[in-house]
Amino acid sequence: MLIYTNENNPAALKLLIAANYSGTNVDKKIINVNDRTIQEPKHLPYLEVNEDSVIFVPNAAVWFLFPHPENVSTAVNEWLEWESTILAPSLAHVIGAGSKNEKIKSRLTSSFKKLNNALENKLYFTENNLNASDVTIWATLYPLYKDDVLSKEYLADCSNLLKWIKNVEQSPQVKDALNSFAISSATGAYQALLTGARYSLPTAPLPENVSNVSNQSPQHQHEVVTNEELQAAVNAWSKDVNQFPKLKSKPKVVLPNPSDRNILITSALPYVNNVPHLGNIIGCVLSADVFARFCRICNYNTLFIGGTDEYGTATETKALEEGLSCQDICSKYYAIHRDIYEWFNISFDYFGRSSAPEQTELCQDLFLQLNNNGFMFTESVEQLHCEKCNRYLADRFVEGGCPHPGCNYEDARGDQCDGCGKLVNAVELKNPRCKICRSTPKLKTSQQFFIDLPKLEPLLLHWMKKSAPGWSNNAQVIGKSWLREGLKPRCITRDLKWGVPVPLNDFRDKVFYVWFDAPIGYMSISKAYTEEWEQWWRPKPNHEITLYQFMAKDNVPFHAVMFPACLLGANRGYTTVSHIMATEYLNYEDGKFSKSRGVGVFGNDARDTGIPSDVWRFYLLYVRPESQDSSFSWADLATKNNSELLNNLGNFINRALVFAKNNFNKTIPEMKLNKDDFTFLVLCTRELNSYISCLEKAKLRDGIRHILSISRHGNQYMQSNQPWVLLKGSPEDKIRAGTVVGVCCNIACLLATLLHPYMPNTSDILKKQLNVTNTALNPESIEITQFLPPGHTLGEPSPLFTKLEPSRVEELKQKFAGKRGDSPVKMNGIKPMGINDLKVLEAEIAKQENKVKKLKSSRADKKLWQAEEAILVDLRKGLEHAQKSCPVNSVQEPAQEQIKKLEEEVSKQGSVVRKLKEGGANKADWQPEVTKLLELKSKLANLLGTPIVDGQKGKKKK
Ligand SMILES: Nc1ncnc2c1ncn2[C@@H]1O[C@H](COP(=O)(O)OP(=O)(O)OP(=O)(O)O)[C@@H](O)[C@H]1O
Ligand SMILES: N[C@@H](CCS)C(=O)O
Repeated sequence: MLIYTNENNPAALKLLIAANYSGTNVDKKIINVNDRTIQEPKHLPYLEVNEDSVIFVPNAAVWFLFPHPENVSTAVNEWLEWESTILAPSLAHVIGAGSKNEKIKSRLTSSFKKLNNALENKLYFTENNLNASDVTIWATLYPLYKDDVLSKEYLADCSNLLKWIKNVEQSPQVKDALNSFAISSATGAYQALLTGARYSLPTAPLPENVSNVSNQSPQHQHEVVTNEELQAAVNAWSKDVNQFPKLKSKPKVVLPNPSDRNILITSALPYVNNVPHLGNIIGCVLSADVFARFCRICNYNTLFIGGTDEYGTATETKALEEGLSCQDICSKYYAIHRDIYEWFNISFDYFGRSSAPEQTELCQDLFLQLNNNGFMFTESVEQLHCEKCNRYLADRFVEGGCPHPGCNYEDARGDQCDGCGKLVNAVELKNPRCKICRSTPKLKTSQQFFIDLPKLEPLLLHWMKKSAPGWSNNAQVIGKSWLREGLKPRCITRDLKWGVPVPLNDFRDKVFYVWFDAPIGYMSISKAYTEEWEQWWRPKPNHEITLYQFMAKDNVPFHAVMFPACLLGANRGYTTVSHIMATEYLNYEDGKFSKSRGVGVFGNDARDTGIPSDVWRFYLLYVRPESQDSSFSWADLATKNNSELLNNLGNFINRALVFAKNNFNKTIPEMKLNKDDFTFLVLCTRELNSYISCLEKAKLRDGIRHILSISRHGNQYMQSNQPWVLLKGSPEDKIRAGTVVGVCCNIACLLATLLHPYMPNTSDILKKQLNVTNTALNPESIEITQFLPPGHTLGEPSPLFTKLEPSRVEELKQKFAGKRGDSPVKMNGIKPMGINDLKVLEAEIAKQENKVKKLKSSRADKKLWQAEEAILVDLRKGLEHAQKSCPVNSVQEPAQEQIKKLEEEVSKQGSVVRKLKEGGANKADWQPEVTKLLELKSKLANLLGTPIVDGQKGKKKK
């Protein structure tokens, strides 16, 4: 028997496996799908049983080959039919053809669920033995399973299915089939399914003016492009590049324009309670930045606002831990945040602070307006009060047992339990304790303001119906679930000192709750940016503003419900959000990042690795937790850098530019394109189309994959045309070589533009190598023209990326294993300053001094350098303060000696404990020694200002 198939086709794999199970001897013949000399092409694959008999439906061939086909049960037949009519076509269309059809996509997702459920407590689909249904489904899923990215995307929640796939993979019949028939990539495999099915169809005639000469690569032979696509590529290529829109230059102050698409973008304002971690960065600032950069290269009129959230108990807790005033903490961390975002190249138009005077003004104003409109009321509230500290204990100042049934976590915070993840009402904590002095607080009552959300609900409901369709899926789900459950009044004031004061008599000693004031920060930061801020936030009737807000899922309720409710209740025509773009969580290896608990890689760590910020940006966006939580992994970072950036993207660009330099004197040669070249341009145009449609929807993770697909096509195009061989040939061959190189340089130029949102430094470097400056995108007309016409002189090429050596990555992994960042050392809940903190402050001061000096000497606007100078003054005050509170400075002995002595004591005590335990001593004997050891460690950590790791490197403590 003989199997006829095209390469890479998983349907052929199932025939081979089935043949192995039946012990039938089959040969295979690979058909070149471009070969039209075959008289009667049939769908591929098919099974030739003998000269007279051909089975041309693959599942029928499996059925035929499998032992005892006559005994096949109805259940097996049903699976065979379902696989051929639902599963395989969906995979071919979604992954092979890149279909965006939501119906087919959701059919695919539910197919995986169906398969997973069918395998609950079962080894195989229908019987106790592997049979035809297992083989057909397995072969079809195999390419998806083998692709790391797709497998994570589609099969992550299908544990039964994954187990089954691995199990079947082990069978000798399957292994043998895989050895004899290679499946190279998932996309290629599902494209091969499509091409195989279309093989018998007649081909489309060529556009008139295109030569039919073809050198198509095997990969491109699988691609089916239509005549219309080819014609469009021909037309686009011949357009005058000067007709293309140029990038508009940025005005000094960006204000809305009636004739423009006005895009206002905000990134959530991270608290200033630690250095931002990679989760914060991808969750808000980096995502917003990519979108802002994309909007700018499309010439949309874009304003991007960000800043730090400085009020609230997160700041107060940190101030207590570090022995600084809240103001000093804010200045210190504002500068740290700002520097990290600068390093990550976040292109804020303005990066402000929520403790600025504009915040007090706008926050009080909005509150008074809501109060006047009847949406506020007061009520007495029970709160925990610590007599020893003489303060009410808000949220994070109290800890205790989790009140939720079934959760016995003993260190739940006053706002949330990290044991079960549920929200907590501080007064319901079991055995509450003050985080500052550990004493037991008492319940006391005081009057507070509440926002009447039930009264605002109809307004909000009406608004949400219009606005929510533009939100990310998780934002819609969270927003709607809040409304479904019915809104309850929310207390918006607190008995604290650090915050915006309530502007009414009898309440002046209270401040607003941080989540009432935080989103107002977007407006107050805009106000700090320009006095004309209301043009963005209370637009004139002819100015349409579209507001995009970026954040992670935990921030959604406040942006989908609380903030819009306040803006609607104020009834002043404020801009409300049209697009809430919320991510899920990025986890660190296997746990959640946390600033306050210091789990994960932090912005400064990333900088210190020496890996360029663009590579960090690339990787974070590649694993952006768009539809489910995802993980940062060191090994994966290296793999993606080496495979996608270095071997794929960098390789394509560098090959093209070096070739142009060495053989065409850095000049774009004459280009005479044939069908093959236009087919390549069609494939790139498709990716460009998908890139733009992804970025318009802020689907940033998918967007980057389209860039990589372009360079992948580019590598295949280069490889199959082999210009290095052509150069040695006839004069026509040399022209052909020039054409291929010229087309590749043009695609490199397109890539320089598409890379800008994701990797701005790389994009700039590449533009320099291409000797181009002004590149814009035109979403209205998506096509590829000659950006670099013949005669254009290129710059000097050099490699864009370098390899990340596995040994270096392993080093980094070890270094950051179980890193707990600047998490507080818990000494009765308070962390005094250590010398490391002093060093951080000193470094920040030096940087800030430099900044102020530069600003002054550049004759920058007075307002600008004065603001920076104020930060410098705060930082210096903070240092003075800190030096007093640092234990190192309050002891006679020189710090280093004291540290050394303590280290020795820790080591000695460690061996006492070890010996006792190893010697089988009773717990009662070794426990006091362990306590002693912990005390010593805590003293040492205290002195160093670093966290205690409890000797459990690599483990995160929750
Ligand atoms: N792991 C994460 N992945 C993605 N986004 C995150 C992650 N953690 C926080 N964010 C987002 O970063 C922004 C700042 O969050 P925040 O300052 O509360 O950090 P945090 O680590 O959650 O702090 P904490 O642990 O102290 O509560 C918010 O938009 C939040 O939704
Ligand atoms: N400070 C908040 C966001 C306010 S917009 C947070 O970090 O979660």
